[in-house]
Amino acid sequence: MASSEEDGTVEEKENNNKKRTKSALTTAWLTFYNIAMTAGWLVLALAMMRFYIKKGTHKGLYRSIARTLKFFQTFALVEVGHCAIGIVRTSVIVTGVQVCSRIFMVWFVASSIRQIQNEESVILFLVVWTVTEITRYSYYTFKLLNHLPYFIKWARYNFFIVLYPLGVVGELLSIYAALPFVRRSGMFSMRLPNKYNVSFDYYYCLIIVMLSYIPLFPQLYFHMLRQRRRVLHGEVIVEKDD
Ligand SMILES: CCCCCCCCCCCCC/C=C/C(=O)SCCNC(=O)CCNC(=O)[C@H](O)C(C)(C)COP(=O)(O)OP(=O)(O)OC[C@H]1O[C@@H](n2cnc3c(N)ncnc32)[C@H](O)[C@@H]1OP(=O)(O)O
Repeated sequence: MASSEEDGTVEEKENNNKKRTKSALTTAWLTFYNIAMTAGWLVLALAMMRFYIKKGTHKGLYRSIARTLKFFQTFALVEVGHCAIGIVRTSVIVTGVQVCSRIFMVWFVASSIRQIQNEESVILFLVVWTVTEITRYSYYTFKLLNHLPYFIKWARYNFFIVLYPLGVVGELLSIYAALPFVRRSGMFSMRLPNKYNVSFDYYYCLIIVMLSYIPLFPQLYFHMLRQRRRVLHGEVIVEKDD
């Protein structure tokens, strides 16, 4: 009897130790990830400012930062993994839509269609994303370090009210500007007849992506408004997709 109780205690201790090690490892990884992402977006902000100050125009700016942008925006896919394995309390769907739509914008619109890279709308979403991500990742970092300045918390849950719609306007105008070039070049499209007997038109795909903002964006925006009420006003919110 006594020995089984002792075994139980040893087992409990081992389990607790394992849990503690796991949670320390998780915190260490998340802290590293968030610091790396804050630094990445700060580098982008500095590169954009330097370019503009030196050249006095936004023309050529996208090209000059494209590689860094592609790297850090694609690295954000890791966040979908964080939600999927449950190390952050966020919906996989919300994060998935947010991250995938950004990656789509970077790889399949802004980087693939050179003719739109100098559009003001591209600069608009770039600036908006940069401000958002510096605020968001520094919020997570300071929170993990238990030293969260109120200003960062306030900025995380207020800036998006204006920045989110602005970012969407920039993205939609950029896709719209790309449409004539896509139609003319037939890029990423497959016309019949072909050996696979499949037809795909990237032009219509882009129109569908634009239309999908109508049902999806309000859901993301209202999700953030709920998060805002929870974090800034302490409301208890029950998320449906949780
Ligand atoms: C394939 C083609 C697809 C095309 C589809 C097209 C349709 C697209 C439609 C929509 C388009 C959107 C376009 C986007 C534009 C822009 O981004 S514009 C710029 C403005 N953007 C924003 O302000 C983004 C705001 N949105 C978000 O931040 C996202 O909803 C989010 C990234 C998914 C974050 O939401 P969520 O995680 O739920 O909120 P938080 O409050 O930040 O976090 C909840 C808790 O989780 C913890 N946490 C999350 N991530 C981390 C992390 N990396 N590290 C540590 N901790 C993390 C966080 O601390 C919270 O914890 P608790 O407070 O303890 O609960």
